[in-house]
Amino acid sequence: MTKFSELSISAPIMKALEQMGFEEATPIQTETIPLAKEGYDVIGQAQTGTGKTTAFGIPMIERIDAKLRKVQGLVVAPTRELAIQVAEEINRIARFMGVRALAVYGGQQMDRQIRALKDGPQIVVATPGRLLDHLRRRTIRVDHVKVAVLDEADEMLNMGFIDDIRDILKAIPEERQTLLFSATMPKEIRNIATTLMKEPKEVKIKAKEMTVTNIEQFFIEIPEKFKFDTLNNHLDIHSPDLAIVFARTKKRVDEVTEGLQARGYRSEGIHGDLTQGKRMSVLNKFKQGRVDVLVATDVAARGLDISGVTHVYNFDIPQDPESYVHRIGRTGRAGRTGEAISFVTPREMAHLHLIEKTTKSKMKRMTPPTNQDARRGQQQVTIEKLEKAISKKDLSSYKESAQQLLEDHDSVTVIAAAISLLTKERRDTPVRISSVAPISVKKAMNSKGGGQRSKNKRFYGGGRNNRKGNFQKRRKRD
Ligand SMILES: Nc1ncnc2c1ncn2[C@@H]1O[C@H](COP(=O)(O)OP(=O)(O)OP(=O)(O)O)[C@@H](O)[C@H]1O
Ligand SMILES: [Mg+2]
Repeated sequence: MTKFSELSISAPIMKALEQMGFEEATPIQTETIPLAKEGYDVIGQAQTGTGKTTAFGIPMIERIDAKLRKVQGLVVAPTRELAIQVAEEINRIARFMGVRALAVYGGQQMDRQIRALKDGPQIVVATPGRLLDHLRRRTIRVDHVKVAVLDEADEMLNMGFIDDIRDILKAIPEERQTLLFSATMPKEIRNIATTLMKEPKEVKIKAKEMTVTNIEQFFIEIPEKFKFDTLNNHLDIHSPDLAIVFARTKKRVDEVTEGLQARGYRSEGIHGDLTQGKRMSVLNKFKQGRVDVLVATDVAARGLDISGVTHVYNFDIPQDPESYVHRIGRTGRAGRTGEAISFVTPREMAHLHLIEKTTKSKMKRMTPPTNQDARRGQQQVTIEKLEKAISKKDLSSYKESAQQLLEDHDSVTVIAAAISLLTKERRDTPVRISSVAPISVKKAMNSKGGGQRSKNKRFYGGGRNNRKGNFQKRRKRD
């Protein structure tokens, strides 16, 4: 492990890192910071949750002239929530430098954004569609930009965004430094990337698997119609602190959310059809722990860093292996542990194996928990609560009442009553989730063999399984 102090980072940034509690640099930071500081273009690939934001944030901030109130650093990210998060992280690192980052994204009032831009932030973190709007209106000038970053670079260079990215990069002076980061970088996308860069240095943090080893991966083979009750049972047994459930379509996100609410969970959904205000409030409630189960489309799959997510469920398995890597990477971040559970219909088993092969990781088979397992699991949660109270709490003021109860009833009955009162009541409100066609491996493999265009069609093309439909629409509005 390398200390940040060995990477010749300037004093104000060191002070900020100290305040953030960062002592040692992660491998991607150790390898990319010196290269980027020397001015090289860099393609950085490292697993989810390993600090890529700081890896590009530090060298970018180092190159900014704080006295010049013009945009000198530009980060482009695929979703609004990620743009906000990256701007926040950069602002934390830059707080003693007199350098400010502003997030600019769709769904926010244009005049408010223009006013904020007039304030002279030196770094802009933007979603592509809205950034292009500003470039066309000349409300963002990029002629002083020295460093451009594509976060989630493989996503940004995919068909849904590539034209916008080309237009954005064309507007920036050619002497710029270009930095690309992602946890995944399919070969054909990397080839496109190099055409936009100047002799880039590639840094790939070697790992046997594409996924982080501290995420335990499971799959449950389950017919479509049993998925919801299985999810319900699993949540009851494991009572995750925070869980994210990924579903394939916006409609399914709404249905699963409503179903969970009907069964008594604090659950909310997030997808591209919601207003920006709603998206923000849902995410904030989840971060604050006022919502326990976030149900999402792939809009929440990439980059989001929410501490305390212990479980990721793939209610529907994703179409492409990269998406799997990013989705499960919402847990097990910064060295923490997490669990990922994927629901797979029998006809999708071949697709599951394809994901395993591409990500070089193995998922353990898990038998679907029964209602009885769930009931037992819930009681176990209560027992753990009781045991904690026994060991940690001062119970002396309750003992007299306990004695009295035991004079009238036997101890087992008294404890059973206490457990029943403390255990979350299971509701069996009927829930119906409309079905979707299974993902077929044949379709995925066919398109894989068909070169870039058809591969992109797999990611973005129409059809029932178009998981990126919301991305494309959102891009137009951003
Ligand atoms: N050197 C460090 N020491 C301790 N924590 C760190 C360090 N660098 C980053 N972190 C923290 O680790 C978490 C994950 O970082 P980050 O979001 O940058 O990961 P990432 O590699 O971009 O992941 P993803 O591929 O999902 O986007 C964040 O909470 C961040 O603040
Ligand atoms: Mg990231």
